[in-house]
Amino acid sequence: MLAGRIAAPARQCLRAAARPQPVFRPAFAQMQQRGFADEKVAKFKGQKHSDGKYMVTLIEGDGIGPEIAQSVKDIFSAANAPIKWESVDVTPILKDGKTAIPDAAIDSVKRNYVALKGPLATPVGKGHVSLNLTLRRTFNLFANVRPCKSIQGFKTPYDGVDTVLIRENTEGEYSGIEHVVVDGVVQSIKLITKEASERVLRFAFQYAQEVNKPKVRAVHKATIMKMSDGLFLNLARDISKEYPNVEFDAELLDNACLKIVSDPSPYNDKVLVMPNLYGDILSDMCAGLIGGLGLTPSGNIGDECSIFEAVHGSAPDIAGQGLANPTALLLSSIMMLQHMGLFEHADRIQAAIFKTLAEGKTITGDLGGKAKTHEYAAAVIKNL
Ligand SMILES: NC(=O)C1=CN([C@@H]2O[C@H](COP(=O)(O)OP(=O)(O)OC[C@H]3O[C@@H](n4cnc5c(N)ncnc54)[C@H](O)[C@@H]3O)[C@@H](O)[C@H]2O)C=CC1
Ligand SMILES: O=C(O)CCC(=O)C(=O)O
Ligand SMILES: [Mg+2]
Repeated sequence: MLAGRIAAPARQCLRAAARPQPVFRPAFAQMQQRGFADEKVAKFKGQKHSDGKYMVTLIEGDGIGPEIAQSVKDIFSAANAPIKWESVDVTPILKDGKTAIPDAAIDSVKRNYVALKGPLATPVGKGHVSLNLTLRRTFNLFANVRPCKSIQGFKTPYDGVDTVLIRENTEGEYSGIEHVVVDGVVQSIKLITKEASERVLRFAFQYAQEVNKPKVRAVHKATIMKMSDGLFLNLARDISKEYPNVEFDAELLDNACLKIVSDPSPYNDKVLVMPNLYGDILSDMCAGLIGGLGLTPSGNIGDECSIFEAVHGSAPDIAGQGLANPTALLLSSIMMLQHMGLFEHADRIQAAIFKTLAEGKTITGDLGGKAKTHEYAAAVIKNL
């Protein structure tokens, strides 16, 4: 009865809020709030083909990427998830002297609106620029949502962790503007703009409302970076006034790190929002609270398309040995299904993942188990 009286967008929000973890705000709900045309919102949720399936771009990635991507493909296929994968190669090309993603990959993401991505390795020092950052910039994926929640049955020193971190994803310390001033003196520019900051801050406040965590905390270092982080913080204060139902406060990055590892529980009711580098570091740190990088998903959200990926990298130390834990990429694919509004499939696969982890019989080495990647995936399939 109640559902009949609630408009479709609001219904979708309510449904999303009632979902089990990982918390993910379907970005289309926000697009509706912001007045995007229905046609654009519908496209943003993915392209449904005449056979009822959605085409999703798949970038398997480097290192452990192909192994964990195989687990996702196997589990989705066993669960009859209505997804057809369009695999693309993102081996970088040089375009006008700059690293670029091949056109075929770009066209695929543009066509499908939704992508799942394995980790991409970045050479240290010289070599191509990060393809991860290039993808985020190419598609203007301005918000990186990184939820982190304790896994039931997997004991760590911290119980009940449930943090959500939103990272500005297109500029800041990762603008990639660096040059040699004179021999032995190098300058790297941290670029903070009003436009990109406001965009991610509004996203964080809306996200906080939608996932029922009515507090936003900006994490910054405006004591030192007075102008750049100062701008971010001042904009956060200004924008907080647009959201009177969401409490706002701010915390210095170093203190936030100390407090989270001492006791993460006060962070459970908040959404943390911060410039790029801080979000990169803090999200690995949060992963450490719940059992490591094998467990934490993320979503890169833009206004035109979205790319879902694990927080972790290509793990070269274990690549090719069947040792990787595919859970992080799997949970990223669950975020993707939620984003696409495919809640029933998301719930079913997610329940099987959590059951397998809670049973603890067939888990990978990073969680203290002995299972190979494909054996864990087979156990998830059994639990579907
Ligand atoms: N978004 C992306 O694609 C990212 C890419 N990278 C790239 O990945 C490469 C390697 O970076 P690292 O610093 O070694 O970080 P990493 O995240 O690849 O690995 C850190 C540690 O976590 C372990 N680990 C990571 N994922 C795991 C999984 N699914 N299952 C079990 N253990 C896992 C690794 O074995 C390693 O001991 C670099 O080239 C880096 O640039 C790093 C982070 C994110
Ligand atoms: O692009 C890279 O090499 C690293 C990116 C990263 O660490 C992240 O997205 O968390
Ligand atoms: Mg990182």
